Amino acid sequence: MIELEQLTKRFAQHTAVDGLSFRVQPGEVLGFLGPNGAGKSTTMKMLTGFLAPTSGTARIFGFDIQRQTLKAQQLIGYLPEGAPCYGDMTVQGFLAFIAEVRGFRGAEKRARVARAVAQVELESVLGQSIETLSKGFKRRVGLAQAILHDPQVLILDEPTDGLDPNQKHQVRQLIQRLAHDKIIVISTHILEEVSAVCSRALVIASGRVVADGTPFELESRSRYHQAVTLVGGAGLDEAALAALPGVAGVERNAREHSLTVLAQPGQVIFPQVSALVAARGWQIKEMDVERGRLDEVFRTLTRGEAA
Ligand SMILES: Nc1ncnc2c1ncn2[C@@H]1O[C@H](COP(=O)(O)OP(=O)(O)OP(=O)(O)O)[C@@H](O)[C@H]1O
Repeated sequence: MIELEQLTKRFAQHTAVDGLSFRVQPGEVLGFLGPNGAGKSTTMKMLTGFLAPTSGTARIFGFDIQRQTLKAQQLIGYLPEGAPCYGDMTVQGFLAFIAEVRGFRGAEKRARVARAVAQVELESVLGQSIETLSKGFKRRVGLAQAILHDPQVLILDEPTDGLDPNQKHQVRQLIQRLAHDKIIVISTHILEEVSAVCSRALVIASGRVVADGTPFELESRSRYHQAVTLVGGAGLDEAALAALPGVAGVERNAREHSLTVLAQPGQVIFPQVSALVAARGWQIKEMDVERGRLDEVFRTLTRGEAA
C-alpha cells in the first residue's frame, strides 16, 4: 500500500503540494490528474524519494520514504518526466547499468534486460545512444528501466507522452497487464487514458485533492451524464424533446447536425426520447447515450467551481 499523510512541499513562498493525504492499494491504477503546475510531478518526486517534503510523510508498504529510503525505493519503479539521463550511453548499456544498480548479475541481469526490452519493443535501437533517439523511444527506455526489477509499485509521470497512437495503445496494454498485482500511479493530461486504464482518478489543483473516485463516478458528475444525442434527423421538434419528463434542456450541435438532450441529475431519459422518436417517425442516423464528459468535469473541478 502507498500512504500519504499531509504531504506538503513549499518552494520559497509557493506551496506546490498542500497537505495531500490518500492511500493506494495493490491492484489499483491511480490516474493522477491536474492542470499544469498542479503539483503532480512534485508529488511523484516526493513519493519516490527524489525530493524531500517540507512536511508530512509517505510510506511504501510501510517503509517511510524519508527514513527508510532504500527499502522503499527497492519496491518502486519510477518513470520521471522527460528523458532518461546518461544520454551518451547506448540503450543496451544503460539498461545493463540499471540492472546492476538494482543488484542483478550474470544470466539474471541479461534475462531482466531482455525481458524489459521485449516488453516495450526496444530491440531495433539497442546499440544506439540514448541522446540520438526520438522522444517516443526515449520514453520507452525510461519505461524499460522502471519495470526492469518487476517492482510492486510503479510511479509513471506521463508514461505515454511523445508516443505515437500505436505505442500509446501498447503502453496502456502493458499497464493493464502489470496492474493486477501492483500499485500503479500514472500522471497524465490525456483524459481518455484515464477511462482506458485507470481504476481510480484523483484530481488535484493547486496542490490539493479536488476529486477522488472511479472514472465512471467522475463522468457521472458531468452535465452530459445520461444525455441522448440524436444525429441526422431533419425537422426534430426541440420543444417536444425539451418538454419530456426528466429532460434538463436541449443543445443543438450545428457542425454534427445533431441535437443533445440533457438529463436532469439522476434521471434516465433514453426510454422517453426513443419513444418520442418512434411516435413522430423521425428518420435519425444515430442515437447515443453518454456516460458523461471527463474533460468538462475536469475543467469545472480545476477552475474551482463545484461539479
Ligand atoms: N524546483 C522547484 N523550484 C521552485 N518551484 C518549483 C520547483 N519544482 C516545481 N515548482 C513549482 O511547483 C508547482 C508544481 O509543479 P509540478 O511540476 O509538480 O506540477 P505538475 O502538476 O507536474 O505540472 P505539469 O502538468 O505541467 O507537469 C509549479 O508552480 C512549479 O512551478
